[in-house]
Amino acid sequence: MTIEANLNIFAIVPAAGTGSRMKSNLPKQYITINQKTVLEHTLNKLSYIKNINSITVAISPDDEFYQDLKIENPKIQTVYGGNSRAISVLNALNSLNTDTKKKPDWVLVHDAARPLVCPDDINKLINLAISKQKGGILACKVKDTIKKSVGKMQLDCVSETVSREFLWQAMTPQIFKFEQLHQALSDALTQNIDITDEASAMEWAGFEVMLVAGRSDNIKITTPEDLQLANFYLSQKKSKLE
Ligand SMILES: Nc1ccn([C@@H]2O[C@H](COP(=O)(O)OP(=O)(O)OP(=O)(O)O)[C@@H](O)[C@H]2O)c(=O)n1
Ligand SMILES: C[C@](O)(CO)[C@H](O)COP(=O)(O)O
Repeated sequence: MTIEANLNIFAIVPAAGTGSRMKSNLPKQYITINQKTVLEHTLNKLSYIKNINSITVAISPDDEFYQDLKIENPKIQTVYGGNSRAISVLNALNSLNTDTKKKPDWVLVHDAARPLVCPDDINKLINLAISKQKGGILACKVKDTIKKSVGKMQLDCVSETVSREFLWQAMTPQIFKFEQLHQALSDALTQNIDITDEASAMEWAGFEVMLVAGRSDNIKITTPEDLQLANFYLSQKKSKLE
């Protein structure tokens, strides 16, 4: 299905985190794997998506690394993020909410920390959102047995095994109509609702959110072992491209 040529899809890339769980002296989005930083890999993937007219990267006000990247794509701009991923995304949405230029019809939010995303999955998500006129997220069905813990501080134990029948792991990108997401996220944060992804703000606001099956190797680089896995996957994909 071809998307209307004049459709305005803008991407937001939250990249203002500190990567504390990575236990690195570099914010994880600036760690180099396969000759590029994690953020550059992610931006390259988004640059393959022809229907994305603009990419806004939310960076920390204290960021001293972004300026050294070789970003040549004129579609890419930066905005200052905030103290949470949700605030970083809201700051980016606010920067797009101006009268001086055409506002986006749709906004697609993708974590800087997910460099392995498959462009075909992004296009699948976009095509479904446009054809169904409904927001959605890339996600993958839970494959393992899920245990709920008792919550002990030391040597926690199982309290129950949870049915995985209807459980999915949310990933990104997450795509929504710009005005709806802007309003929902702003209202949710004003009411101190705990928002860890854009979908949770939209769910809270009463919108249905599509679950679109994506590749499970679209991992979020979070802890050190994720880097080795990402390196492996990127080297595999690179060899396929050559
Ligand atoms: N205040 C924040 C926090 C996170 N992020 C971004 O949101 C994405 C996913 O968040 P997460 O994996 O939690 O990153 P960090 O918050 O950096 O990691 P940690 O929780 O380990 O500190 C990352 O690309 C991160 O840069 C952001 O833009 N602004
Ligand atoms: C948005 C997200 O990638 C969905 O899985 C994830 O929630 C972001 O990571 P965080 O640790 O929750 O900030």
